[in-house]
Amino acid sequence: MALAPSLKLPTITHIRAYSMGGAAAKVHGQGGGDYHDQGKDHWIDDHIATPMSKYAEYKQSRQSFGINVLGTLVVEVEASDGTTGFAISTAGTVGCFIVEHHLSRFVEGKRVDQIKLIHDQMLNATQYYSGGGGVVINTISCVDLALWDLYGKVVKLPVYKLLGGAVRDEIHFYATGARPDLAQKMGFIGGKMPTHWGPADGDEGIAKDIATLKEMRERVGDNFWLMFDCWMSQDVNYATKLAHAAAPYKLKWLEECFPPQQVESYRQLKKNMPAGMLMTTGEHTGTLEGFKELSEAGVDILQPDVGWCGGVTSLCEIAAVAKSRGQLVVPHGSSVYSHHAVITFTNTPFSEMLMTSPHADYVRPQFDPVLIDEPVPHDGIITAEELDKPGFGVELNRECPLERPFEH
Ligand SMILES: C[C@H](O)[C@H](O)CC(=O)C(=O)O
Ligand SMILES: [Mg+2]
Repeated sequence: MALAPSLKLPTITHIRAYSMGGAAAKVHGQGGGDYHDQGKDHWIDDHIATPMSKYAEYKQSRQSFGINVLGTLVVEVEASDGTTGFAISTAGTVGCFIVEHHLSRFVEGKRVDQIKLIHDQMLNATQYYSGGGGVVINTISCVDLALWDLYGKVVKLPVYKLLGGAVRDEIHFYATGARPDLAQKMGFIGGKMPTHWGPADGDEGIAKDIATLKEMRERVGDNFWLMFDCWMSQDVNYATKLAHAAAPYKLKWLEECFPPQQVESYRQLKKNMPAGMLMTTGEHTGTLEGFKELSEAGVDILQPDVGWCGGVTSLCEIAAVAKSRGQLVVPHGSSVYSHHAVITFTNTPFSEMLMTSPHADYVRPQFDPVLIDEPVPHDGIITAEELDKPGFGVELNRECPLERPFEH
């Protein structure tokens, strides 16, 4: 595939993988690409319902069962003209091994624009151990994002322009955190709260989460969106009862009630839900086929995490699956990596801001402290102009304690 001399693009000479935090570093609480790896007294680790909540010893804290063991993965790619690109995700040392010892062969030596070819080779070459998701796909996502960043930096264009350009001038955000009432004051269009109780708590659990919803509804008034995020903690019966109990308080959507493989549960819940309430999920799904199944089951909003679903290359495909059924795609968090993609999607009318401030009382960049210049919403909005920098428009904060555990 030779290019005309005027279109000659550099090749990728090096790929390097770094980790920060996670169990291997024995230092926790730094945030970064692993946004669950926060310090003590953080809303994100305060008795949130999970599939582990049935075990009393793992009920109070998600860190107690190891939600933060992976840590941050940073992938850096360098081109023959000296330009570098990078990205971060959640995969830590495990991801570093996969990048350096396996995926590097598909990256080094290719031209900087051969992203789809590299993406396909990474997916197919890891089929025998990826299980269609998890940390392997997180790692592939990170490489994909680093490649888009490099390509944008080489041709001096923002990633969103490489993807076809913005379809709107600004992105409007809802906030995920413990304090929708404060999110409203900060200009967000809605607030998504974690559920703190699940099937092991029975009807009493439902009553407690509904009491929080009621209190928030009283604080924010009728028109502000309120949502529940259930982080795979429920069964169909419990989710159905919760949905009906939440309807009088105008719950906009019920999110991720079940693990991603339980497609039949989603299909059933969709039938059981009160009219007008939306069913959403997808952040822990790692394959296009998985998203197709969720879409077929009637999920109203697909929520891939661009750092966990195969990168921007996969996210565009998932958005097309959703679009084919008139569904929305509203990525899970993912900050700047999501912004550049969703501003080009006609079926993403709003986006998520994951509140990583300990008490959800101010806007802190999701991946703080690893990215320099990570854009955050002001009055609940990020404009296209704010994304007008080459690549993803962010730089790596090299003052972070990054380690390179494997070199190839
Ligand atoms: C709050 C949720 O439990 C989780 O930490 C984040 C999430 O699932 C979301 O933002 O969506
Ligand atoms: Mg969620």
